[in-house]
Amino acid sequence: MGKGDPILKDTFRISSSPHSVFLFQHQLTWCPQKRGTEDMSEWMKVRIQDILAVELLCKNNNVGNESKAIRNFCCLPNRKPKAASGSESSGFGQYLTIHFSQRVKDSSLWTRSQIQLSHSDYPVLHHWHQTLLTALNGMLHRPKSLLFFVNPYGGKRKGVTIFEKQVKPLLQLCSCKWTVINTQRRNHATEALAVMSDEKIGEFDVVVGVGGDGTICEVVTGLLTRGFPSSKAIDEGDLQSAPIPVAVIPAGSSNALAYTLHGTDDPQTAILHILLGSAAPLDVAAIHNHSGISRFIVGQMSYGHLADTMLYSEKLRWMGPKRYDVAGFRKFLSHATYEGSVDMRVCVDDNRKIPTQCLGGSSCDDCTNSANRTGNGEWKRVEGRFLGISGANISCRCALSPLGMAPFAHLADGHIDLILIRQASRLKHLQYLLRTAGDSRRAFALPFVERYKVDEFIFTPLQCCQSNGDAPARHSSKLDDCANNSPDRDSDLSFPVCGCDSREKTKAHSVWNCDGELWYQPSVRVTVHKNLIRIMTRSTEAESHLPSSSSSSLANSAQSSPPLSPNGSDSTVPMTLTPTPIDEISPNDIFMRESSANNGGVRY
Ligand SMILES: Nc1ncnc2c1ncn2[C@@H]1O[C@H](COP(=O)(O)OP(=O)(O)OP(=O)(O)O)[C@@H](O)[C@H]1O
Repeated sequence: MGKGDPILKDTFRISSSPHSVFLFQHQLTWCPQKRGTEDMSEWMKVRIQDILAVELLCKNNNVGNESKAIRNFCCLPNRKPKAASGSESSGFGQYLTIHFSQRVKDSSLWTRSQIQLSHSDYPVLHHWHQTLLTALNGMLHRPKSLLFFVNPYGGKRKGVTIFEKQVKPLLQLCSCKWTVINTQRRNHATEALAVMSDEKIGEFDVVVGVGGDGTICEVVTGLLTRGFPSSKAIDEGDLQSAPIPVAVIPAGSSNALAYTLHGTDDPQTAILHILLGSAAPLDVAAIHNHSGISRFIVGQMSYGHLADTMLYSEKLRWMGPKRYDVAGFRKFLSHATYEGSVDMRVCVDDNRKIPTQCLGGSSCDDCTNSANRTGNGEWKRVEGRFLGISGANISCRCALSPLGMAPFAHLADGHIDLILIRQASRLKHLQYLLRTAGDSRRAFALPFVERYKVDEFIFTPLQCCQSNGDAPARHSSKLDDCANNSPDRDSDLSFPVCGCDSREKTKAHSVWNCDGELWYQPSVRVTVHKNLIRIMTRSTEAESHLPSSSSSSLANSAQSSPPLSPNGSDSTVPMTLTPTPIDEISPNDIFMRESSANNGGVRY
C-alpha cells in the first residue's frame, strides 16, 4: 500500500460492493470490505501520476443545478461515463469516475481504465473530486495544447483513422486543446513548422507526428530549421534546441522511433504516455555538405543491405509494411557488398566499459552524464568491403527486432552507434540478421560485425565522383578534397561531401536510408548534436515531476475542507495497514522489464 498516512480515506461502493478507498500522496488504493473489515488479499492501486482525468456525475435530483456545474468544472460536458457494473443500481446514483492509464500485465502495452466510486453523501464525493482535480492541475508538465501532423500516407495509411478513433477521445477526456494538420505532401510538416512564428509555436506544449519515422524526422527538421532561410544550409554552430518537445504516435511501417520510446508500436500506448507528460532529451545527427547541415537524422541511417532493402521496398509500397520482408529477402539473395572507408571519432570511454542499454531520461547514467564527455574522441579509420553500415541514434527497436539493431545506443549520450558489417558469406550474413531479430546484443559477438560509439564520421565509397566506370578511382576520404571534387558545389546545396549520386552508379554504390527516407549521395559526413530536442517517452522523469507539485497540492487541498466520511468520522486520520502484496510498478518499467527478460538485468 502507499507510504505514510492516507490523505483521504472513505468507504465507497465499487461495482455495488463496499470498498475501503485510500488516497495517499502518490497513489490511490482500494480493497473490498468483507463483513466490515478490509480484505487485504485484494488490494488494487493506481499511481496518482497515472490518473488521466476525474469526473463527478450526480444523477440525484437533490443536488439539482450543482450537478451541472460540477460537470462543467470537469471540462467534460455532455459525456456520460460508462457505468461500472452495478454502480448505478447501488442506489446512490452519484459517482466519481477516475480514469487512469494502466500497463497491461507482462507487456509494454498501456491501456485506459476507470473505476467508479459511488457514495450516498454528495459532499464526500465532491471533496474527493476536488482533491484529485487539484492534484491533476498541479501536473504542469502534462501537455494541454497539442499540434498534430497526421501523415495519411505512411504505413497502412491509417494515420487519420488512428487520430480520430484512438487519439481524439483521449484528448477530449483530458480536456486538451489541439490543432490537426493532415500532411498533403512530402516535407509538408517541415515547411509548416519552419515558417511558424514564435508566437504561434508558443501556443503549443508539444508537436506530435502521427506517422512513421519519416514523419517525425520532418517534424524535428521543421523545428530545428525555424528562422533559417530555406535556400541555405545550416551552420552547425547556429543550431539551437527545439522550442517545444516533440512526440510520435506510430502510424508508419517500421515505427522504430515510436517502438524505442514507448516499447511498442501501439498508438494508444503512445498517446497515453504523451498525455502523462514525461519527456526525455534526444540527440539529433546531421549530414553535412560543404556549406553546412543538409539533413537531420533522428533515428538511424543505413548504407548497404538495409538501404538497398528500403530502396527496393519503395516500389512495393502498395504491400504496406510487408514490403520490407519481400524486399529484404530479395536483397539478401543478391548479397551486394560495397567498398569504402570510414573515418570516425570514437568515444574513448566506450572502450573502457561494459556497454549499457538506455533507460531513457534522468534514470539513464549515460545520457545524464553526456555533458561531461566532450572532446575525448580519437580519430580512427576502417577500410574495406561492407555488407552494411549503420549509424544509430536510438536502439531502433521494432516488431522485427525487439531490442533493436543498436541495443547499446542511447537517446542522449552525445553519440551514435556506428555498426560496420564487413563482407561475409551469405550464411554468416543470415546469422547476423537472425541475431538482430532475436537478442541483438549477441550480433556483436560475430567477428565480422564491429560497433563504435562515435560523435562524428565520414564515409567515402571507393568509387566516387572521379570514376568513369572503366577506371575506378579511389577517392580521398578527406573532407576538403572530396568537397573540391564536387562538380557544381555552389549550385546544389543538397550535395553532401562530394557530388556522387547513387542513381548514376548503380552497382558500385548503395544509397543511405535516413529515417526511412532515401539519401542518394553515398559520401557523407555526419555529426551528432547533443540534446537538441525533448521527446515524449515513458521514463522516470514523470516520477521526478510528481512529488513537488501534485503531492503538495493533494495534501493542501485535502486540508482545506475536511470531508465527511460515511460513518461521520474524520477521514484523514492516520491508519496502520499491512503492506500490499501487489508489486510496485517500477518507474522505468518499460525499459527494465524487457532488458531483464533476456539478460537478467540492464547491464550486458
Ligand atoms: N499526403 C502525402 N502524400 C504522399 N506522401 C506523404 C504525404 N504526407 C507525408 N508524406 C510522406 O510520406 C513518407 C513516408 O512517411 P512515414 O515515414 O511516416 O511512413 P513509413 O515510411 O510508412 O513508415 P516508417 O518510416 O516508420 O517505415 C514521408 O516521406 C512523408 O514525407
